[in-house]
Amino acid sequence: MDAEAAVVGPLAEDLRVLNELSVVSEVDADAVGRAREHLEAARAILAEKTLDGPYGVRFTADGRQRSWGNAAVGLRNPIAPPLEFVKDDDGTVRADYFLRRGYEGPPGLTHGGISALILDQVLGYTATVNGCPGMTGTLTLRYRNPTPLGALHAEARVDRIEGIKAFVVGHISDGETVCVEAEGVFILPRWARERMAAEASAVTEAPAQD
Ligand SMILES: CCCCCCCCCCCC(=O)SCCNC(=O)CCNC(=O)[C@H](O)C(C)(C)COP(=O)(O)OP(=O)(O)OC[C@H]1O[C@@H](n2cnc3c(N)ncnc32)[C@H](O)[C@@H]1OP(=O)(O)O
Repeated sequence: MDAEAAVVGPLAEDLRVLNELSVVSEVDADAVGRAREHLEAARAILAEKTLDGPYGVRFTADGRQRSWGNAAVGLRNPIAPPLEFVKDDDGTVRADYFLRRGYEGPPGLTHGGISALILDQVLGYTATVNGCPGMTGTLTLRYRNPTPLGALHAEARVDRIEGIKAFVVGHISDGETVCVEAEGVFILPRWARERMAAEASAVTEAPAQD
């Protein structure tokens, strides 16, 4: 982990713990008030200097991509569980992750929208690392069994690629039972296609160099 990640990663992790405590803490009103005074002090410090817009995608000096603001994988984002992906030799992508009690939907279970967030990211990343990056055009989910909170597993593989479209399938399980199945169509957007075509034609038209 680089030096900046070592500073901001633990901040996001602290905030994930606070998010859960906001849901489950049973301290009295005075204690809540005291906690909020500390949080206000922290807010004021962190607000001293901020970006003007979203975090976006940034790159390290050696070219590694940082999506630290991303709501599913962002190192800096307390909303992200976060997910960390492993790619197998056959192109399958896997992620073991842990959902705290702040991700509850039905009582004691994972919110269905959170499962959608996770599958969108896992399937989209799978398309990207298998050579067909794209935006989610369609994401279809089948909630087969209730998804618990806690330790979960997601995985995805490319079913097929048709030109600019990747068809990706995946699921979430609790280690034994498949809870949610997903199919996604990921499409290289028109603006990206046009940019790539313009860059290719600029290379073709450039005068030869000695
Ligand atoms: C660089 C990338 C970064 C890659 C970044 C990787 C991150 C992945 C993880 C995060 C994923 C997200 O959350 S992405 C955020 C959620 N998704 C979005 O916001 C996407 C919003 N929608 C769009 O931007 C657009 O509608 C697109 C890109 C989906 C399609 O626009 P387009 O590129 O102009 O499409 P168009 O030329 O008309 O059609 C191209 C082909 O796709 C088909 N098609 C068009 N829309 C759809 C659709 N919704 N579902 C299925 N198929 C569709 C058409 O029939 C056509 O098929 P044919 O006639 O050629 O057969």
